[in-house]
Amino acid sequence: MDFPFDINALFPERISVLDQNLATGRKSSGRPDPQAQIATVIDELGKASAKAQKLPAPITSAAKLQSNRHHFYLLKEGESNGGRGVAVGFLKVGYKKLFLLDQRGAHVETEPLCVLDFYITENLQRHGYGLELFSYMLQHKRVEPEQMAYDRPSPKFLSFLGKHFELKNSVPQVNNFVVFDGFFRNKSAGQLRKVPPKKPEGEIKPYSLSEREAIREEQRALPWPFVRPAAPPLSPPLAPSSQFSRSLSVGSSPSHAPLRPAPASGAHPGHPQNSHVIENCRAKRTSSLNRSRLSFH
Ligand SMILES: CC(=O)SCCNC(=O)CCNC(=O)[C@H](O)C(C)(C)COP(=O)(O)OP(=O)(O)OC[C@H]1O[C@@H](n2cnc3c(N)ncnc32)[C@H](O)[C@@H]1OP(=O)(O)O
Repeated sequence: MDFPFDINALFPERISVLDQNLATGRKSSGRPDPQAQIATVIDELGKASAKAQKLPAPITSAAKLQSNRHHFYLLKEGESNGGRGVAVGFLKVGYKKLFLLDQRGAHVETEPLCVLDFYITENLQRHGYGLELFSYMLQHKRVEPEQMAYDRPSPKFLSFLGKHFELKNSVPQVNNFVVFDGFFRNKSAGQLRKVPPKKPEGEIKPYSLSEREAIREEQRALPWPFVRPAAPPLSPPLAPSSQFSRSLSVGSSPSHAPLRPAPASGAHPGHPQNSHVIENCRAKRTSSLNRSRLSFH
């Protein structure tokens, strides 16, 4: 996706990590980040992601990023677009308090890092960019893929997780989040709190909505005459765990440190441990990057 401004000036690193302040962590030559242009990039990518997933509205925007403690990883290709660079895609993660069912069907309260939104521009999909971005995030957050929860993963994303990380067997849940075998392994009692037995009628409250469900709720809440025609039902992910539409997320945590401290956001942190994975992703790419591009003007 290209823009009528210089992506390389906005995002000096190949992968930038943005937080609530929409800051890339690096200020070029003492200037503040040109926030309006950064916001435009986030908004346009968010819209394209929603469109690709057939969501009724974007779940990622600059405004939403500013009001949540999420991390937004942006991948660019610096040489494209006459040297001004293009935005290739993004990955958004954040901690969520979730009530999940373990393998024995017991409710546990947990607060994992969740993948909330993930998008690579259409013409660049299946070239290894998604893996590059995801691998970077894993190193930045120092987390393994099976320790994470996935907010209503799309069929493409499920295929991605199966192919690259052998995440194939999910543990059935009664909400939109998908977790895989291994999620409940190696977790201390502090990380997984058993929820007391349920009293009759939905007592584990308050539940808030997942990002995706929240969008649907926002749309439903519009007063007449602003109510839009009913959106087509979201297609549930193919995982058996996601056949239920109601999320039991208790919302995004207002403030939460990662399980282990992560390096400062912004720059590519040195040479990552599994940099061979990232190198492989790059090697996989073809010249399609320059052939066709989504353009924002
Ligand atoms: C919680 C959430 O965020 S759910 C939303 C996930 N996002 C989307 O569905 C938006 C549209 N899809 C995309 O943006 C991308 O395809 C992503 C982000 C899922 C993956 O990024 P990519 O750069 O395409 O992935 P990468 O090239 O590293 O890996 C390729 C693998 O991903 C999966 N994949 C990617 N595109 C497709 C596709 N069109 N159909 C099926 N599987 C696909 C496959 O497993 C593929 O391997 P294969 O080509 O051997 O079949």
